[in-house]
Amino acid sequence: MNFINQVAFITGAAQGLGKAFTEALLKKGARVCFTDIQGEKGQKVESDFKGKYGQKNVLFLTCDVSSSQNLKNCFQRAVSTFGGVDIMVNNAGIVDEENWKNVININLVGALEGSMLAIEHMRTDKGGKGGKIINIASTAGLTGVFFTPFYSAAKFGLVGFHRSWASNPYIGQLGLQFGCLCPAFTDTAILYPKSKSQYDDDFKKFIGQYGVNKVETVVEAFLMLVESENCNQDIITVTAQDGIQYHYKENLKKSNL
Ligand SMILES: NC(=O)C1=CN([C@@H]2O[C@H](COP(=O)(O)OP(=O)(O)OC[C@H]3O[C@@H](n4cnc5c(N)ncnc54)[C@H](O)[C@@H]3O)[C@@H](O)[C@H]2O)C=CC1
Ligand SMILES: CC/C=C\CC(=O)/C=C/C=C\C=C\C=C\[C@@H](O)[C@@H](O)C/C=C\CCC(=O)O
Repeated sequence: MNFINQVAFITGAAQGLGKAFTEALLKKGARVCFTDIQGEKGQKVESDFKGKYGQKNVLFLTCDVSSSQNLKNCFQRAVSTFGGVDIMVNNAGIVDEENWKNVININLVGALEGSMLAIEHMRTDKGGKGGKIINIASTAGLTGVFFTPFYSAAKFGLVGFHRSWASNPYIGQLGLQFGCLCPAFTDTAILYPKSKSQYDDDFKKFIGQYGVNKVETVVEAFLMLVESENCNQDIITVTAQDGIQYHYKENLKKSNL
């Protein structure tokens, strides 16, 4: 599938998974507004991507998802530049258990605000063209993680939001699809937080035991969601042990939701 005429908006994308998602969509012909709180780094990536994928197909904006106004302004700028947004990817995230309210504000509130901007813009009953809202959660949003409880709480919240919207019986009439990506540990900078906790050795053991995903595998899973004709209610997990696994609505029903 190619994404000609499709526009994506991606948060937290100057590096790591967000950058890789941006490039994967650009390669397939989408126009992409990628954003990040790290302005300088994002601008360098923008200049590289413009060279590779065309000046008119790429836009970088400095954006802090924990500021409602900043996120709203950036989203509107993407709409005015590209004529609309069809795929919203709430990807920005941090690990910082000491400053846990930042974790909630960025990983949960930022993703919910991004989702709400996209819902209001895309919903067909309000004049939108429909679209996909992809939330980047984590397996930490499906199972407790003793060394990062706040991170896990934020990701559980995001999975709950995804499942709630995805199970809305009127979702088809709104033209919206909700997909959720839940990778386990993946080889990016987030695995090396600046401060260490008392659980650092446990964390290393954990990683040693379960392994670490390659970024390419997580990108493959991401593309399965965005390329699907209808990804609504899909949750995809990616683990080093079991690879990419789909969890359809039938599986959600089994958990009595
Ligand atoms: N790498 C991993 O092991 C896993 C990562 N994830 C999730 O994937 C997403 C991407 O993370 P990675 O690429 O792995 O890490 P990363 O640390 O390489 O990238 C995170 C990006 O988010 C940006 N960011 C941080 N605070 C921000 C803010 N307030 N506003 C806007 N951007 C902000 C950072 O500048 C950075 O570019 C995160 O939501 C993370 O929780 C999920 C499961 C596993
Ligand atoms: C089953 C869990 C699957 C995925 C987890 C995930 O989504 C991403 C985790 C990313 C990083 C985890 C880093 C853990 C680092 C260790 O050194 C811990 O001991 C550190 C704990 C807290 C960080 C200290 C802080 O920043 O306050």
